[in-house]
This record gives sequence, C-alpha cells and structure tokens, in this order.
Amino acid sequence: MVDDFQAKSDVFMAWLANSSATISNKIVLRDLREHDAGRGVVAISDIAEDELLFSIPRTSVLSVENSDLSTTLRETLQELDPWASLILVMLYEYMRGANSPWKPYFDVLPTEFNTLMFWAEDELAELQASAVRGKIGREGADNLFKEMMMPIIRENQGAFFPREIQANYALSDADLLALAHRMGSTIMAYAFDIEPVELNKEVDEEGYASEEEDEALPKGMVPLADMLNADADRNNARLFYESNVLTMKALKPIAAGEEIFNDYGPLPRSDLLRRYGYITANYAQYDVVEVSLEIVREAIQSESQIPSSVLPYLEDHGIVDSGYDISYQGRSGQNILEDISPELLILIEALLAPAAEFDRLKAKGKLPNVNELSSQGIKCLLNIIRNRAAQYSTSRKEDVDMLFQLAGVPIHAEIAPRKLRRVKMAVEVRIGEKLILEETEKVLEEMAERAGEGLLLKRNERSPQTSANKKRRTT
Ligand SMILES: C[S@@+](CC[C@H](N)C(=O)[O-])C[C@H]1O[C@@H](n2cnc3c(N)ncnc32)[C@H](O)[C@@H]1O
Repeated sequence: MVDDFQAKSDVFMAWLANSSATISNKIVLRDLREHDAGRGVVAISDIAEDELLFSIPRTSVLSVENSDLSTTLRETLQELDPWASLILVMLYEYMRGANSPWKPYFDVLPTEFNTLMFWAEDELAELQASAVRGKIGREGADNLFKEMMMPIIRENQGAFFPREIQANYALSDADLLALAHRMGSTIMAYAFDIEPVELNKEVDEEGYASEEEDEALPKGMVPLADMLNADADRNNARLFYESNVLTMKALKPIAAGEEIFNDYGPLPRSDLLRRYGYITANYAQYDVVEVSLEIVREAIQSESQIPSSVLPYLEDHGIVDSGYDISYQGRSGQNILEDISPELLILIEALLAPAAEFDRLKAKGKLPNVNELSSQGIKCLLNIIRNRAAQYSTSRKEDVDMLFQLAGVPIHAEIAPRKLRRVKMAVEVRIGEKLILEETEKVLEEMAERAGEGLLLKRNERSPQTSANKKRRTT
C-alpha cells in the first residue's frame, strides 16, 4: 500500500521534474525510516564516476532571491544575515500553503527534529559534561526571533499572512516562535551555502572555503540535493554550482542498491547531534573533547599564581578562547601533541613560564615554542585531562554497560522510542569523549615518564597523516 509518506515523495519528485529539473532514472527517493534515516536517495542501477545524478534549476531553489517576499520586503531582507532572511522567507512561503510554488517541497520537509534544540532537560542531562550542552543556543535563537523577527512580521502583517489566515485566525506569538524554530532548524540541517554564478571567494586546493567566507554566502534550500543523507567519509556525491543549474554528480562509481551520500563535513558526533540530530559510528573519528579556559586556569592556579599581564598578552595574540579541542586519532606513530589544540599548549606553557622568561618573550612579541612541551607542561596537561574527566558523572565502563542494557529494551517498554534513541545517542557521545580523555591521559603519563628520563616527543615528529581539524566543506 502506498502510504502518505511515499505519496508525498512521489508528488515531490513529480513537481521537481515538472520544474525543469533533470533527474537520472538510476536513482530513487526512498523511505529509510526503518533505519531511522527519514528519506534518502538510493541508486537503482550502477552509476559511473562523474555521472550526473540530477540537476536543479537555480530558480527552483527556495531562497530569498527567488521568493516573492523579496519584492515586497527587499530592503528589510537585505539588512538581515543570510540565516535570518531565509527563515523569514520560509515562514512566508510556508504560510502561503498551496499558493507557494514550493508547497510539495514543504510537504517532504520535517516537522519534528531530533536536534539538541528540541531535547528535554532529562535527555540533555545524558550528555553529562559534553561541552555541546553550552552550544545549543535555544535562548539566543528565542531572543533573535522575539526581538528582531517578530516585529518585522507584525509590522508587515499584510505581506506575511495570506488573507484567509488574517480573516480566520491570528497566529499567536507562541505559534510564530515555534514556526521560526522549525524553519531555523530546517535551515541548519538542510540548507546549502549557494555559490553565486560568479565565484569570487577563495577556496583552497581541496575546494574548501574559510568559514568567514561561507558565512557571507546566501543560504538556500535545494530540493532533492538536501534529501541526501551523510555518513562521515562515505560521501560519494557532491553538489556543483553552475550558472543556471546546481548539479549533483557521483564522485566515484556507485553500485545499484547503494545509498547516495553527501558530505556534511568532519563533524564530531556531539556537533552532528546538535546540528543534524543523528550520529553514526563513522563520525567517531572526528570526535573531540573541549577543555574550558576555566579548567586550565584552575589547574595552573593550583600550582602557582598567574601574573596579571599574561592573559591580556595572550588575548592580543588570539590564544585566549572559551574552549580548546582535544581529539585522539589513535593512529600508530601519531604524536599526541598533534591532537591537542596548539593554542591550548601555548596557553599552558605561557601561563607556566617564569616571569623573566615571559617578559623576554613579550619583549620580542613572541609566544612559547610548543614543538616540545616542558615536563611541567605535561604534568599540568595531565591534571587538566584528569579534572576534565572528573566532570562526567559516570565511568566509560558504566556507560558501555548502560548502552548494552538499552540495546535490550524492547520496543513497547516504558521508555518511548524517541527518548530511547536520544538517550542511546547521548551515551555514545559521552563514551566517545571519555575515550579521548582516557587515551590522552595514557599517552601523557608515558610522556611524563619519558620527560623524567629526558626523552621528549616533539610536536613536529609526526606521521604524515593530516590533522583532525579540517576546514568545513563548502557544500
Ligand atoms: C539534509 S537532510 C537529509 C534528508 C532526510 N533524511 C529527510 O528525510 O529529509 C538531513 C537529515 O537527515 C537525517 N540523516 C542524514 N544522514 C543520516 C544518517 N546517516 N543516518 C540517519 N539519519 C540521517 C538527519 O535527520 C538529518 O538531520
């Protein structure tokens, strides 16, 4: 039986084909709900490398530029950042209902999310001390919607609300706020940074642009391109920006039956959960633990007083941050210092430096050389790692046992399936972070021992693998 879900997919694909998109007959939009993956694009015949999967006219992209709202509210929209202006356009197009050219597209977009913004307090608590809890930004988004967007909507009621809505019922501020969150979350997980016809931003040899340059690009919702799921480095397709169309092409041969994956970037699982509301084991390679400035200060202050001039100097040199990433690649021959944010190492060595040594560096406008950590630095880092691990309320072993128990929870048990899935994902995220802390602690203990024997690893004594801190992909 064709259910509503499949019927919506069919109407969407027919709408897209009618809007002059080209769609290869070797792909289908498939129901992947039994894998908790919503819809996804799957190959039904073998596909060659570079083969076109589909092309979408630029005019079909749901964007500020293409929406009628930009004719009535041009200046207001131009003053907003790309994210805020697209939220307003999506609210407008959504409220037009069947009058919107994108109605069949809205019908396949999500109405509910598993992103952290929508988790209940007890679900978030399962993330324990993961720094991602401080990055959800629900309050900030609420304030932005209330203080900036709501007044624009209320002042332009006639432009925003179709006459039927104005006549029949008024959307309350709470309804609008919920809708704005829904559109904001859709953009976070679905929108692309749309490169203009004339590409004038700088990309490196791998096709990556700096985050600042991506920030400035207009955002747009690209039908079908955003139906591709992702699984870390299993991406086998990519969106290309051409003058009249956006084309999705195979990056490698894809066999019939295989899912077609995009690349959401090398995101740690905590961030994947925040932005996309899912995780897979393949993303574990990008996991990080964040160490706060506070925990570093506490570790140093327990040993010695921090001179008042050090932090302002480091701040001027871009070293002071609210948090620092530590990853663990676990590759043989890899130097642990490569997995620790260089700013953290500089911070520690600068804060530990004797006053005379710090004054000498400062006079030359230099920072400590962290190709090699001092034995005091290693000891301090070890304390930081141990203190950070102590912030999590359970051990990794307890978490692994808990996951094992949760895996045995039958579907119709007390706990609702959505909550169960969220709790499992949270436990996996905290296990990943604890693993990094444990492995880093082990290596630092060995280093501390070797430091006692005068044998120190140098930062540049590393294997040829690339750093975990890759830049974000533009697509
Ligand atoms: C750009 S959309 C992809 C299309 C989406 N599956 C749908 O049905 O609309 C991104 C969302 O897809 C889901 N997703 C993407 N990759 C996934 C994967 N490997 N496993 C499970 N869910 C995935 C997540 O919910 C994510 O927020």
